[in-house]
Amino acid sequence: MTAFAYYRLPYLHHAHYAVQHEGEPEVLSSVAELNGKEGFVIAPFSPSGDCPVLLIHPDESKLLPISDAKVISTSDSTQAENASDRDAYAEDFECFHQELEKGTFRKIVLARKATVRTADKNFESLFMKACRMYPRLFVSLVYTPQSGMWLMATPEILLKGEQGNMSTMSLAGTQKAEPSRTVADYPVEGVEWSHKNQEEQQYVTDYIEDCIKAFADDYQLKGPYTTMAANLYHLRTDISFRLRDEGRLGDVIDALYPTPAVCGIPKEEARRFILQHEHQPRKYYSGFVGPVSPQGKTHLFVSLRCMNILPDGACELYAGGGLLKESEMEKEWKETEAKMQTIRRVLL
Ligand SMILES: C=C(O[C@@H]1C=C(C(=O)O)C=C[C@H]1O)C(=O)O
Repeated sequence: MTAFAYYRLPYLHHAHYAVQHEGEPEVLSSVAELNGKEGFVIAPFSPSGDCPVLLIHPDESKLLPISDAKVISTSDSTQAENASDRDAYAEDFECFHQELEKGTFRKIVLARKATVRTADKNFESLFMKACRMYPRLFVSLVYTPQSGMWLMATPEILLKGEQGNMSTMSLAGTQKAEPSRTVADYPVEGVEWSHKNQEEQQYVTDYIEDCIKAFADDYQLKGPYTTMAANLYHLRTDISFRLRDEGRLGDVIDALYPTPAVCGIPKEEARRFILQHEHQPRKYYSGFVGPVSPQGKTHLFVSLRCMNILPDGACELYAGGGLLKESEMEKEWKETEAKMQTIRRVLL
């Protein structure tokens, strides 16, 4: 199969389909190598020989209309809990939590994986279904021979903008939304947040501010406010800035990613710890995807609420959550369940 990407930006009624017939996607050994480059990128949580940064250079692209968004039932699918998944998570939680108690990390994100099967081989229709279900999220289906196939419906912008006018967001803190709330209730008022959730999100905002200062003369913050992503509420702050040098887009992304919304503080130590200790490799989960262009439009999103669809029909769903010293295992497990629902529902 040739490399391709379907993607639909939030709120739009059309999707893009971009395919590279000639040659293979470009392999980059680091995110900084994106400086000056253009294409559709899929980057892993941590670049390696097995999971490199890949840049698709489309030689065919088209727009696909999406029929009007229908709000599909937001009832939860009850998935039989897999006892070994839970045991693995509980072990990881213990191991991560010890480091928080010791003070090695102020925050660290623990993720897990669940496997479900699909008999559906019509991937374009799965993508379209996800677009209709989640009109406000970034929906993408990406395939390259090296990354395999990934489908996501993510709320989190890593970096977007045009000609140096850029923005990003700090997104963290999670609560299940009231089932009666719908897309029409946007923006969301009246949601109370615990101190822990506020602190978790503030860490992300502070971190992003620090990164941006090195690349921009000034920046603006808006928030935090409550946003809704599928069946969840999150706290969100928008950060916009003017990039001093558009040729350094790769460096900005490299500085930002992975933010403490998916990694931890301090960043490199947390990343190493996650790579060493999480039960399953994250691969492209919690990396980022999207079109990138130094002069044109960049729309990069964090690869969350996603699954890796394997050739035999197994779908590997990923979800994680930020841990602080105060975190409790049962609550965090439930949060990962709730986050997995976003992509799991697309298969129902
Ligand atoms: C890590 C995930 O989500 C991130 C973590 C959040 C949290 O810890 O509250 C909230 C939103 C995302 O930034 C995920 O969906 O897997």
